[in-house]
Amino acid sequence: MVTTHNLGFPRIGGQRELKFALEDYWAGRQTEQELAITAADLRRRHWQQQAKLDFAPVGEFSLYDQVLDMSVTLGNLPARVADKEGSELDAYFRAARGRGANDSPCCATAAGEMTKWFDTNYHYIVPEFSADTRFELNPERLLNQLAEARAQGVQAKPVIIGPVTYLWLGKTSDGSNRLDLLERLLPAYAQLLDILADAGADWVQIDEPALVTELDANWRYAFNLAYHQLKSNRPKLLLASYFGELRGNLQLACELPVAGIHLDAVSAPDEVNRIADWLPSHKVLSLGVINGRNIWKSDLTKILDWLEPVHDKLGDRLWLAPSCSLLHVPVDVTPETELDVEIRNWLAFAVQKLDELQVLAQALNEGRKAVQQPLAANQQAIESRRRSARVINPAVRAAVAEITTEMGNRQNPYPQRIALQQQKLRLPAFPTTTIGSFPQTPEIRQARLRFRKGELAAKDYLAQMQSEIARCIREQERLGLDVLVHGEPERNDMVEYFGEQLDGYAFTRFGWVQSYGSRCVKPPILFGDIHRPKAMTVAWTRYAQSLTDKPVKGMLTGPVTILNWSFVRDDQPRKDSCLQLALAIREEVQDLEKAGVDIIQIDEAALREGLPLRQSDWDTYLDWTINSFRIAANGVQDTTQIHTHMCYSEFNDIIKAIAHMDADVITIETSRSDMELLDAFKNFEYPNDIGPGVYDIHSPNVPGQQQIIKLMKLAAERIPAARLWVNPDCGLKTRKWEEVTPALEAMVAAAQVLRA
Ligand SMILES: Nc1nc2c(c(=O)[nH]1)N[C@@H](CNc1ccc(C(=O)N[C@@H](CCC(=O)N[C@@H](CCC(=O)N[C@@H](CCC(=O)O)C(=O)O)C(=O)O)C(=O)O)cc1)CN2
Ligand code: MET
Ligand SMILES: [Zn+2]
Repeated sequence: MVTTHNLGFPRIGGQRELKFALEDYWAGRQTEQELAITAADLRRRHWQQQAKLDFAPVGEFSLYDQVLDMSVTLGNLPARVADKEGSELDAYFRAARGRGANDSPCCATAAGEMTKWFDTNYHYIVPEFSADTRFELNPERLLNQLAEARAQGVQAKPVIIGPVTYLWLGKTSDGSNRLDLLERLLPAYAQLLDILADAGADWVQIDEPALVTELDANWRYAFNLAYHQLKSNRPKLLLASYFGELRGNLQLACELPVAGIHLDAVSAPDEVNRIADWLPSHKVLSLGVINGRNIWKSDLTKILDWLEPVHDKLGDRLWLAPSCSLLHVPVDVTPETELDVEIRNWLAFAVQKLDELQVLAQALNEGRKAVQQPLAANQQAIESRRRSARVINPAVRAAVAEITTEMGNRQNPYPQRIALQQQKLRLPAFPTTTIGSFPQTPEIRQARLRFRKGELAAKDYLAQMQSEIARCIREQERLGLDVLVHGEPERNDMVEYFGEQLDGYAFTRFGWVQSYGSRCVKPPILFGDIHRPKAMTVAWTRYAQSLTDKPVKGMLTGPVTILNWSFVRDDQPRKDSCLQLALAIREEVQDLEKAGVDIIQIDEAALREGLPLRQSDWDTYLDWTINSFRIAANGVQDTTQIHTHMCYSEFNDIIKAIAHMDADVITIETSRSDMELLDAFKNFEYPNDIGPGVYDIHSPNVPGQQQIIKLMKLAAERIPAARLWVNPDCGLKTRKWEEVTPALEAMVAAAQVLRA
């Protein structure tokens, strides 16, 4: 018999129950106990939804982040967090979110750094290490969830992050080598495994996705050391890799002394047979056959065609699962009653993916006949999508075929352009600006919800958004900012907003996916060729410009970011979809220019996270993504100033590719790392204008004027002052006006001091 299991289930809740409970708790509207009840209810429901599996994951449920949970389990919260008063839960959220000096004068705490989980749009809290780090096991959370699951009759398989990946994910602050901590870390893991076995766990899933990255000899050695030391038959270890191919680590993974390994067969189809042949005969092989990163129904017949021979070879040693945790897909497609029925029939969210798994297992166990009906229905859906006339748009294909290199080039190089732009714009030295969004207040979101439900008329919605834009413009004028923005009140999200207006996209009502903590996104679904039926942003920008004499930046999301934050097609390469998006954005850029908008920002916040996990694949990716950006951005006159924005600090290694985008101005995140990012410029001088972020918008803390001046002076050591802009790290949509106003006051005042 084939064994079915799941690596992880989305925890935010189909109606985002966890999000609302968390936000109520943080605001003091809910007690710790009420929050705990919501969490337990969600776990119970999720286990019920996984009841048909042979093993359900346990312990991957998290109130904020699974990596932070692992830090707690290992007793590795930063001292600045752990040393303060309050409950354990308070310390946990302090580590996650920080604490402002305003709301708790005694206990101001910097939040842990957040960074992207591999190549996904999920953010984790980076473990902090130093040479003195000590680990101390704290298994309570995991044991409680295990007991809870077992009491509900769940076949529980605890999930933990493996020791090597745990170190790999973290950062040392003192220049020490985090791998040196491995020997100190392993006893905590050994103890944890013992305790889990005693608590009744036969199997433990130990996640080591670092195995799909390029590992040098030290990291490879660490894998050997770790698993030889943890070697145990009680509990049995299922070592899980996902998000990519094992390549050079394949043999290493196969030879580690564990009871089984999980391979992401969706990203590594070519490795399935090699592993099936290589793997010692006492080990199980779990194949991730259902895509955990997208929302398409799987072609079950096609999977069975290659899976049956593998099953013949492995017999009972074969396990089946989704490719990775289902954290990255929405919960359930059934409530999506507003979706076009044809398209809805092409989709599978978490619950449907587990149904697919069940069908596959039954087909292997009892023969395809036993599942004739669901297989036929699946086949019909796959065919309907393949043949649908809505997917292909010949005009779009023709336009893409006609793209030329010139379309990606500006008329003249940056030095000439910037002089012309300066004549027109007459900006002061150290010009100040913001990244686009202003606070998305509950009133704005409420209005949008009522508009969507038909409770608010279109003209009233328009009026309310315009009054919000007017407020943003007034406030920016009062603050004395130099380049204004309209504030993006009309956007639910910087990607979804464009998806909703482009042909070739579908969008959901409840398709929420956790981005970090309580924050979610609803990635639009790219199913067909992309076409822009009409201008998407021009009227809003025009309205904003009509209210002020200062320049207002047009605000767009770039093709790479729209692509990376959408659920994408699996019937054509991402590169092709990206070019289609680039053409749509190019038309929008040109429409803005025609409407008299002199400055246009094209955000590429997701360019870096989409980088392949292995450096050897980077060049190919950077080629097509940068090319797409250039097609989108560069069809303008020299006098039009193109900005781009990126919000991550690790771009030292791709700085040349970023320079090749040839934006006149780039604004980037830097403040959390104290301008560490500018190290990129030691060996390579960034050639155009740059605005290194001086206000960490992810924290409620308000920066002081002196701190901003200090950061700008650091920047000026690396970049000629004439090319520097002063701006926050990112958009202000998650902040409150009470935080934003004083922060921007400090920023503008700092710029005035710098000019003097
Ligand atoms: N796609 C994407 N990925 C990204 C980012 C991004 O901006 N977009 N930024 C980084 C991550 N940062 C993020 C920052 C903020 C939020 C965020 O605030 N999300 C909102 C949802 C935003 C949204 O789409 N809101 C909709 C829906 C509003 C809503 O929930 N309405 C309620 C009722 C209204 C209410 O009372 O709030 C309902 O429908 O039930 C809108 O404004 O229209 C949230 O979780 O709260 C998400 C990610 C990286 N990845
Ligand atoms: N223009 C966008 C904003 O300010 C850029 C955000 S990047 C995640 O919200
Ligand atoms: Zn940003």
